[in-house]
Amino acid sequence: MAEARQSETHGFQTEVKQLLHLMIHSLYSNKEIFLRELVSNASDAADKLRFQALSDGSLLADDAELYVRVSADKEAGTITISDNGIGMTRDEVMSNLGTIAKSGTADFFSKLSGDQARDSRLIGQFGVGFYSAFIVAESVTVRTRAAGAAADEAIEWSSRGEGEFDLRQIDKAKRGTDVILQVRDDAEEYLDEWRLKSIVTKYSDHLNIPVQMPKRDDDGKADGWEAVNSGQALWTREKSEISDEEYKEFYKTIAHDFEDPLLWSHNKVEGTSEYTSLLYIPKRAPWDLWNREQQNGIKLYVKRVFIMDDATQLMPTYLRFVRGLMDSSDLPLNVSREILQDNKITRSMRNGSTKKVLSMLSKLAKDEPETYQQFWNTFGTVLKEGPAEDQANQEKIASLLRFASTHMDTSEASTSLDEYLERMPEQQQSIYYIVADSYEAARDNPALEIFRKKGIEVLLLSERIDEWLMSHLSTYKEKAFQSVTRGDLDLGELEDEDSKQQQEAAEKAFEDSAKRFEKALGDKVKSVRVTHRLTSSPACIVTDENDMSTQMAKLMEAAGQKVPETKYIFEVNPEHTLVQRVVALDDEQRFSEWAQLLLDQATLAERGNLKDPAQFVTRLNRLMLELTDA
Ligand SMILES: Nc1ncnc2c1ncn2[C@@H]1O[C@H](COP(=O)(O)OP(=O)(O)OP(=O)(O)O)[C@@H](O)[C@H]1O
Repeated sequence: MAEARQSETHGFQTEVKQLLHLMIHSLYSNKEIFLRELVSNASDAADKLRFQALSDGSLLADDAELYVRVSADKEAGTITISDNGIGMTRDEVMSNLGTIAKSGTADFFSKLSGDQARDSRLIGQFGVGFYSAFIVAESVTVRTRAAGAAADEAIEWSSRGEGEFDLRQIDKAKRGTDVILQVRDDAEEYLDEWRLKSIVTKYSDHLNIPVQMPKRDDDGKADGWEAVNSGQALWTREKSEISDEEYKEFYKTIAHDFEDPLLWSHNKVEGTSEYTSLLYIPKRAPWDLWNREQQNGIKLYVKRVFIMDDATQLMPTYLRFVRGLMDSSDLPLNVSREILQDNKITRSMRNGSTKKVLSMLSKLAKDEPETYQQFWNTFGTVLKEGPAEDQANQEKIASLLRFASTHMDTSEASTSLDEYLERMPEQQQSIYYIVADSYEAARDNPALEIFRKKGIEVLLLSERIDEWLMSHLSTYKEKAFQSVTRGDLDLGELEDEDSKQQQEAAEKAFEDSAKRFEKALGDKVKSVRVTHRLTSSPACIVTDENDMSTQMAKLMEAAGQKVPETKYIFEVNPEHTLVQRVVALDDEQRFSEWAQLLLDQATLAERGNLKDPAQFVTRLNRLMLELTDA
């Protein structure tokens, strides 16, 4: 036994070292959050124990009143945060307090720049948790005994936060965890109990557990413990009795965010299923928003007992930025993830919360368009996953989408579909859009020429997800979506009879030339035809209605999938002088060179790249030489 009690030294995972270093240097102006983080960990530990005790009552043993205790010893220079919650085994200590078990952590650290202001914002998004103890402590000792473990199986972890930690087995009389901070000189103010108390009441008043501090008699002597928070779970109180400040502080505690939320909604739902939800939309994106697997938004409670974090079944993936909790009165306390998966009650909670979030956002868009724009700029790309994932709410989600548009001269996506519909002429049947690699590429695509000439608005899409989005949106308020670079362009009633006849005549007159182009270009194109899209460019390429669009093909290629080569339809503008001169060439060889060049140009404008760019350059040089020679 004596041997086992010797302390062993372990190194922190590299990311922990980086996090510790950064935290101490970036969060010095926000020191007090250490207490919020440690008290919230202690409260989580109590929640976990309560939950496990549902199936094994013996875990609570004779210590069933769960609490968190905070005290300071001025002389020793220490602050202690204790709980009688679930505790940790040796293995749990090793992994919880020695590594960061979040996927994508290394990626996160690669984003840090060394600029303190910026990094501290990022660290805030990352969630500092236990390690925030080192903002105020020069060394930290954790003494912990897991529920169900014997008194001599407890573990002591200690570290100066400099790269390593020590571990040894100890005796601990009671279940739970003590976190003891040896406070740094520049953080002595936190040794003051009043100061600690004010922080506890600020952040932890509404936690579902009493947070106790020493009860002082008139001479200042400690005489037992007294709760310093209300201990009533915030969401169980009446809405009218909760101040905005309380909602905001509660958000910061459960979401580990430094900033206030953008908005929230607190609801008691009664009817087929009975539950309370408290849902928040954050101001900023969390660091791992793009990771679709990473969901830690919604906590599930059953009758005020915490059941689990990231209850993915309660919120669709495209709303994974929502934070908060749902407390069900109907689910059984022994509910498991498997039960949640396919359960009428869960489904109804999920439908209800989805509707709630969407209507919160609609209301924000209507009442405070500027704040909504801020939301859209932060989370819009995630919301764009919605129409594919949630067809039942497609129209509602579509109304929340924002796009760049030819109507505005900016890359900011601020046009809603309703605004588009309001502006469009009565005869217009479709909502026109283009998807390209960048805003500029969309804006300058030659296929927009006829739309600009006729003053028809086109939505300009350029995010990676946009092609995926548009492939799932077929109509909005009964108007079909139509890509301006796909299929045969039919402007329907926007075209008058005269110009339709002119087009037919032009097609007829160009028939032979089209065949000549087809012969020259061979299987590089699907077909050649007269364009109705271009006014100032000589040619463009478009995909057939049923073929895969350029952006979709690129998306699939980027995802490593084999994509059949798309053959484009080559559209030529017979009105264009260059085309007229090329058509006038008698020499088939020269005609063919020019035809190739026109096709390559059009391909560049649409795809942004060529299969054989070197050949294009050689050809271009050859033709330029000829021209300068003349
Ligand atoms: N007082 C405690 N009692 C029992 N386990 C604890 C305690 N404090 C921390 N832990 C364990 O250590 C883990 C790591 O804690 P940490 O605060 O770093 O991260 P987290 O709480 O999981 O995440 P975050 O705080 O970023 O949301 C916790 O998930 C928990 O399992």
